[in-house]
Amino acid sequence: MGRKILKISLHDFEARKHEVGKQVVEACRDTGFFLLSDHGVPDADIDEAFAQAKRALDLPGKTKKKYPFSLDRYVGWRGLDELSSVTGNRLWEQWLVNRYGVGGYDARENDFIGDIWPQELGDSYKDFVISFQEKTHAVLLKLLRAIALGLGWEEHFFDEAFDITSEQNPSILAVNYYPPLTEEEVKQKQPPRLHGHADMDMLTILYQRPGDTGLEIAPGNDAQNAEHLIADPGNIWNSMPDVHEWTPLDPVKGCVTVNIGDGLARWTDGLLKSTYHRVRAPRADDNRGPRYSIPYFANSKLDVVIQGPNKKFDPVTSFDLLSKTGESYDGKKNKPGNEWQKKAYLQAYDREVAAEIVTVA
Ligand SMILES: O=C(O)CCC(=O)C(=O)O
Ligand SMILES: [Fe+2]
Repeated sequence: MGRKILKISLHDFEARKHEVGKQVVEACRDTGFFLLSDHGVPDADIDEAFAQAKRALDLPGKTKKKYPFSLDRYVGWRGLDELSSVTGNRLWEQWLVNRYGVGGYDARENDFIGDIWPQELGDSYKDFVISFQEKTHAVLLKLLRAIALGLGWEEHFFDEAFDITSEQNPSILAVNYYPPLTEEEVKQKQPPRLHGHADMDMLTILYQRPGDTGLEIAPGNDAQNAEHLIADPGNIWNSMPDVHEWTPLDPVKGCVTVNIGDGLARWTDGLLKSTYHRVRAPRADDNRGPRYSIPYFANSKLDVVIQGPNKKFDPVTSFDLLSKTGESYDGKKNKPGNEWQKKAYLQAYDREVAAEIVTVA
């Protein structure tokens, strides 16, 4: 028997919200990941989002360099070379496309900045991204209401903290790109395309395309010592978990993948799980072509203080959580070949346990 992954439907949400809440909280207490159907984002929009992602990433490197990632504003592009200083290899490119609104919000300067949109792609790109982010945010707000109800909290507990129109809103729409591998490369042992990690946000809504296999999760004791990542967000160096078993979680047509990040794990005293995951390299029977994924990293407003009712973890603001983890990944401590990288990449091909998708009515 495989590891149970729940497939939860949002149909008739208003009438079914209590039931959905129980299902979502059950999934988040168990694996921290679930599949979501009937989420309301039209297929055509999702196809368009992947098309726009490809347009952006197909821009020449010198154009993309004009919109660089910076830790201060937490948006922008990081190419294979830029990210190799984080990961130690060149298998992953990421564009943190937009927080919300006209520009990105610079938390330190307390100001909006307006140069995050590649002019080369025209207004249609910006307009589409913003509308896609709004539609995805609507899914998020339903999920947060479901979670609040499932926890026995007030239904609208999270609403204010996730106000997308606030200057303090740091929810980010991003695109991941993993370049194709040659047949020869696939035959050799390859490190993961995306290193093992837990998301540092509150909750992630992940769009993937059916056939783009590779996402693997290590819930519960499958990743040992993973709880340090949550308690000490600036300390990924010393707290890389040991994984002895991975569960593949392949994209399912009509579904988005949802997972809890470190923030909601803290906010619920560890009841909801922020699960360690990665994208393994393709094997001979996988699609070895380019792989794109579109995560919406949902975060509460930067100034909101997060602490659970039982005060299991120290209070932190969303800003602290993001900046400490971000600095830890990107900081000077992160030299290629360090222990963190070795561990994240040596776990190349491990034992796998199959996922058993369970559709809940
Ligand atoms: O590309 C994927 O399927 C997973 C991406 C991911 O885990 C992330 O962006 O945090
Ligand atoms: Fe992730």
